[in-house]
Amino acid sequence: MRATVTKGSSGGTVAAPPSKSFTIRALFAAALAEGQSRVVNPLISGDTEAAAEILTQLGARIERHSGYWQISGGNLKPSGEALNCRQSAATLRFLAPLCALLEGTSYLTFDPGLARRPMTPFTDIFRQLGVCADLTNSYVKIIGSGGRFSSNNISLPGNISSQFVSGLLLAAPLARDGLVISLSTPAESKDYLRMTISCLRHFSVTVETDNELTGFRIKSQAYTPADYAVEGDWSSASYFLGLGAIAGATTVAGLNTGSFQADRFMLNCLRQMDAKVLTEKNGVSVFPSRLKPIDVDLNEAIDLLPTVACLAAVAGGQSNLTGLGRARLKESDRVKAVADNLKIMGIDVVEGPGILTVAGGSPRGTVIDSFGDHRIAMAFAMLATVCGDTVITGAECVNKTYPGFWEDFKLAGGKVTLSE
Ligand SMILES: O=C(O)C1=C[C@@H](OP(=O)(O)O)[C@@H](O)[C@H](O)C1
Ligand SMILES: C=C(OP(=O)(O)O)C(=O)O
Repeated sequence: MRATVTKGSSGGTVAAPPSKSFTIRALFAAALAEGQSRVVNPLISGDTEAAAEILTQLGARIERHSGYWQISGGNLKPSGEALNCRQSAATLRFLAPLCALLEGTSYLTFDPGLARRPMTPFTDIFRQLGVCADLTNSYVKIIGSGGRFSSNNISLPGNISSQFVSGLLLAAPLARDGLVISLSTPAESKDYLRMTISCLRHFSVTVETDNELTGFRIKSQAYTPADYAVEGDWSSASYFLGLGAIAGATTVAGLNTGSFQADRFMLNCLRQMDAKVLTEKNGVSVFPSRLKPIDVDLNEAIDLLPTVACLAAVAGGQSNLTGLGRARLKESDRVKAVADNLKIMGIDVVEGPGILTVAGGSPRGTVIDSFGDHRIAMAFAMLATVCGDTVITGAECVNKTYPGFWEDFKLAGGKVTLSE
């Protein structure tokens, strides 16, 4: 599908979609809690549908009601069917340690795009746990031990993806002797780990750690059923907050400004770029502003790279974005995808292993390759409201986390035509 965006946006109000990351965490926790839980305001997208389908295959019962999903959890068992994670790395990385705990064999499958993303930590994780596993580029076969690990001490790197750590935190309560997790390199994406810990706490699971998240101790314990209300997604909101700064005044409703979500950092970036931002009880409003360039380390809010880089393309000077190493390990190499597309728009960009410098200017409309990455498509749709006449290829990729994006783009005053 192609999205053709023309210049201008009158602005408007959109409701932030529910958080993808919190929805997936809540689904796993509810499925692991024996009894009845509800996930209120769940995100319905490719990633969360993958998680829901897999948890159902493992024995959770998910009844979909208006505004919430009723989940009957507990007593999960391996499924003889392939557990398809589709494109969701969070689902894969949360599921693998869980399957290592179930008694029996599980087959985890995934789309080719996910196969290209880091899998190596699994090999070492399973070796340390004494779990037999077979990793290939099309499936992961895990022979689960029923909660009996040969060791309950495990060490893993914190700088490949926090999702590997989050997956172990979610599974640890089911381990017969719990788990002690240490990190061979410091944790990155700490807010995502805080999201995991806060979700576990909501389901009565206690994680012992320190302020710097240098290590974790989780005793064997039971999840208890709970009702979990999913808050608005700051990553998805970032495109409309940015739209407000460069096109037309835009309000995003349903955001928790005290959220654990890493990408609430978008407020810091907007303020550093001198955007006019108003935070109110019912949402955040951003108004057209003359943006200043930004020097910012995005290591702890890695999904904001496309949004911030596109804003930097229209700022009055050179911006320096650092801490980008893990951005190369997402649905696309986002550093390269952003750099290639901005260059085609006539913006001077220099990319390094973990950095991107962007010389603000007057980007021109062109054909943008989304590289099948939802965040590339959404960020360049935002930018296209300034340069106009821009075609974004593979525009359906937004369905991974934000199926309603193009409708909300119109609600926010954007002008877009979708075509095959
Ligand atoms: O735990 C999660 O839900 C996520 C963690 C992040 O990955 P990193 O571990 O690379 O920060 C982020 O990119 C991803 O969209 C969601
Ligand atoms: C990288 C992302 O998600 P995941 O890692 O769960 O595939 C994302 O949402 O940008």
